[in-house]
Amino acid sequence: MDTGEVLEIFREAGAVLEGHFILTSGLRSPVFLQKARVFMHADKTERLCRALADKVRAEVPGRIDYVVGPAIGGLIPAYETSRHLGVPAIWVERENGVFRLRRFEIEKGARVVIVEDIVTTGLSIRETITCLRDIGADVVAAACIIDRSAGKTDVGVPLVALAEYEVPAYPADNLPPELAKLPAVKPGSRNI
Ligand SMILES: O=P(O)(O)OC[C@H]1O[C@H](OP(=O)(O)OP(=O)(O)O)[C@H](O)[C@@H]1O
Ligand SMILES: O=C(O)c1cc(=O)[nH]c(=O)[nH]1
Ligand SMILES: [Mg+2]
Repeated sequence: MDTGEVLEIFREAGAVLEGHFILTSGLRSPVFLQKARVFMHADKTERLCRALADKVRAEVPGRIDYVVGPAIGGLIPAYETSRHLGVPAIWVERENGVFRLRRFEIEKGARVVIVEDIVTTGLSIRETITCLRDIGADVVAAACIIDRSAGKTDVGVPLVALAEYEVPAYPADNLPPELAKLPAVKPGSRNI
């Protein structure tokens, strides 16, 4: 599946939003990929995650013990991708703002692949890696449906992206005038 097909699925689902968005990194963007509008459709989610699992299998050498999804956005794609990889899916969730593996125990040295929905700065993946390494996991790779940095973000482990789609994002104090005049909304769950 190429970037065009992935974006077509997002467009069909009405998931490519335009306006003024506050991203989880604090950056502002005129485009927001509302993945929830894709993940509400099991058939679309299955097509995307089957293709992502194939790419992970092709690019990540060695055994995978767990797929880990960062809540909330990573929950559904991690679960569905794990189904195609034939391994269990677990998740990290925020406790006082910090990702924790609250509901599961994994053995030291477990080989894990993080599966995210969208990557912009890679901050959420880096936070997930910190959490997993603190408990002794071996993070062998990360994967995502869409990489908005188009390959520019370094998360510290190999990143497998089903699609690369570069979208502008700006610091809050350096907005283009057409963005500054729109009211800003923050769709994600960080700090809620
Ligand atoms: O690469 P980054 O700069 O970290 O941006 C991408 C992250 O932003 C979104 O999560 P968000 O924290 O907005 O909440 P959500 O998972 O509930 O959507 C998305 O699910 C990714 O986790
Ligand atoms: O960077 C983000 O927070 C972000 C961007 C995007 O397009 N979609 C999303 O869910 N989060
Ligand atoms: Mg998220």
